[in-house]
Amino acid sequence: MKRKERKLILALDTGDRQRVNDLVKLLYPRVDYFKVGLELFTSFGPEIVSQLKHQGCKVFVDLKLHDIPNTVGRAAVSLAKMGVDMLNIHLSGGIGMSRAAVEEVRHYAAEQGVAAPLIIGVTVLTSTGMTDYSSMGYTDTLERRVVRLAQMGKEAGLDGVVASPREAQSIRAACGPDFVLVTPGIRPLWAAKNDQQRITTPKEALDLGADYLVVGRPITAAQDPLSAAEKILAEMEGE
Ligand SMILES: O=c1ccn([C@@H]2O[C@H](COP(=O)(O)O)[C@@H](O)[C@H]2O)c(=O)[nH]1
Repeated sequence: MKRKERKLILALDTGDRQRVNDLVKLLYPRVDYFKVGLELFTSFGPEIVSQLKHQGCKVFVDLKLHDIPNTVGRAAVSLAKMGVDMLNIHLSGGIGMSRAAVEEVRHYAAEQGVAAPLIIGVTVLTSTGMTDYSSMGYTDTLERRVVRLAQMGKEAGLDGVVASPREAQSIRAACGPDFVLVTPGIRPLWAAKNDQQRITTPKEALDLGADYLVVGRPITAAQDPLSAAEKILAEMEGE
């Protein structure tokens, strides 16, 4: 069952190809999901996705698509054509935009006879704290907004959402056991917080019901990335 996979996703936030190669060589297959975000994708484009796929990695392309429905639907299909395993859209684009991504990607996958990638909606960025959130003029609490966006995503047919593990229980209660929860904002006790605001440790994230834990700098900025990844995996495995 999707929810039980509880996987670690490594965020490859760099524009340095050699660094990507070194990290993958060091960490695959101990880590099998790799995230290509804005910096890496804008540096190397689809080629980096095909490289990672050829190396056997599962790939999450984190571009947080946000535009009119037609544009997002077509961009999402372009990602599906690259063979990505997971892609995302930004839920603040609304239900029409979210539906377009879901319908276009699933139509493409059915036509090609291939598995559709997981399509995930971003709720409120984990770097958003209360001050930042209030300054955006929202009247609802941050948690209620996250849950509301998640429910809208579910209604649009998304597989799950990106949120802080702190909101995982409320999303789970509202969206059910099979809705996939992808959680950045993961900080082991020994790691720096950096620009993340709504954080938990890996163990807390799993206890709260997260399925996929997205971790970047605690591993990639560590002096020994393999040992950092092993410590996080051990925490996830309950050792
Ligand atoms: O709400 C969000 C959505 C995406 N991210 C991405 O996750 C990683 C986190 O990296 P760290 O170095 O562990 O902070 C990064 O690629 C973000 O773009 C997020 O943090 N929060």
